[in-house]
Amino acid sequence: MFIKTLRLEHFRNFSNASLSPSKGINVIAGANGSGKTSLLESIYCFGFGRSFRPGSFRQLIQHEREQFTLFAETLESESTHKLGFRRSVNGETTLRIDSANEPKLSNLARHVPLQLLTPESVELILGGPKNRRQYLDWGVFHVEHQFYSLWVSYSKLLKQRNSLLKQRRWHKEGKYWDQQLADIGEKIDELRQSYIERFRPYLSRLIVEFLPEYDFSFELRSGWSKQDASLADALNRLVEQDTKYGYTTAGPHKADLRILANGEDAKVLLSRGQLKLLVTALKLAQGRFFTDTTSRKCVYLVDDLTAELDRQNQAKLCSALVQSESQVFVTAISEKLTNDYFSEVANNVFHVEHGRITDK
Ligand SMILES: Nc1ncnc2c1ncn2[C@@H]1O[C@H](COP(=O)(O)OP(=O)(O)OP(=O)(O)O)[C@@H](O)[C@H]1O
Repeated sequence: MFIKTLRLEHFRNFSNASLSPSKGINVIAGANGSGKTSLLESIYCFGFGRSFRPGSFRQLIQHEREQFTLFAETLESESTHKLGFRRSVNGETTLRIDSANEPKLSNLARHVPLQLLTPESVELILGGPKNRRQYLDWGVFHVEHQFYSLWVSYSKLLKQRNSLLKQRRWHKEGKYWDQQLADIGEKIDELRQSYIERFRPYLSRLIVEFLPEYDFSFELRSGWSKQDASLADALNRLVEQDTKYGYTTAGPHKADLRILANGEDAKVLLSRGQLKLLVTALKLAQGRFFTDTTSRKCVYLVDDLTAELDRQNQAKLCSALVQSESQVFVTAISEKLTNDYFSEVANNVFHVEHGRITDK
C-alpha cells in the first residue's frame, strides 16, 4: 500500500496542507515545533484511529476549530482508494472509504497497515504487557481475518463477566457465559500462538542484524496459568478471587510477550540505544512477515530517525528501510539525512515550516 496524496485540514498546526509523497523514502525536514511529528500522526490516524502521542483527540483539532479532517488517496494492487477521517470536538467520528460512510474503524485500518518507530517506541519493552499485546495483535489482525471479530466478541463477554463479578451476581448467571468466554479466549490464544511461531524466524533474523551480541528468546504467555488445563478451568478456579477483585484476572486480555536477552528480561539488561535497536528489529520483522504472508506492504513511519542510534546503526536502519521497498516517512531536523543515507535511492524531501509543507 502506498499513499499517493495526503491532505490535512485543521489538524494540529496545519490549517490546510497537502503532499504527494513518493512510493519510496520521504524525508520530512523542519525545525523543532514545525509540525513533522504531527504529519506522521495524521497518517497514523488512518491505521489506528488515534494518535500515538498521549492526550485526547481534541488536542489533534487545531486550536479554535471544531473538527479536523484527513484525506488520503492510496494505491494498492493497481486500485486506488479514497479514505477520509474526521473528528469533531463533540466526539463525533466520521470515516469514509471510496465516497461511502464506513461505520467500522477496523475496515479503515485494514487499508492502511502501518509500522511506527519513535523515540518512545522503547515503551514496547519497558512498558506494561498492554504495549506488547498491541504490538502482537497488529500482526495477528492483519494476517488472520477472523481475529478482529473474535476479539470484539471476547471483549463484550469479558465486560459482562466483570459486571456480574462486581455486582456479585456471577454465581447466578456467570457459569453459562464463562464457557463462551473461555472458548473464544482459547481461539484468540491459538491465533496468537500460531502467529508467533511463524513470525519467530523473522524476528531472529532481524535481531541478529541489529544486536548480534545477545541471544534473544520470545515466549508468548497466554494470560492464564499453565497449571490449568484450559481457560475454562482457570476461570473456574479463580472465581472467588475474581469476585473479590471485581474483574477477571485470567484470559487473553492478560497475555504478555516475554522478551529475554541471554536469559534475562531485556528491559533490565539492555542500554537505551540497544532497546531502540531491539524495537527497530521487532518493527521491521513484523513488516517483513506481513509482506511475505499477505503480499502486501506496510508503510513505515519513523519519527526522529537519528535519536539514540549511533551512525552505524542509523545507516543499518536506513538500509533496512530501503530494502523493504515500502513507502517510508522519516522526520529529521535537517535534510542532510537524505544525502547521508538515502542518496542512492529515489526520495522526496518535504520541508515543514509552521504547519506549511513545501517539497524541494
Ligand atoms: N491543536 C493544536 N492546534 C495548533 N497548534 C498545535 C496543536 N497541537 C500542537 N500544536 C503545535 O504544533 C506544533 C508542531 O508540533 P510537532 O510536535 O508536530 O513538531 P515537530 O516538528 O515534530 O517538532 P520537534 O522537532 O520538536 O519534535 C507545535 O508548535 C505545537 O505547539
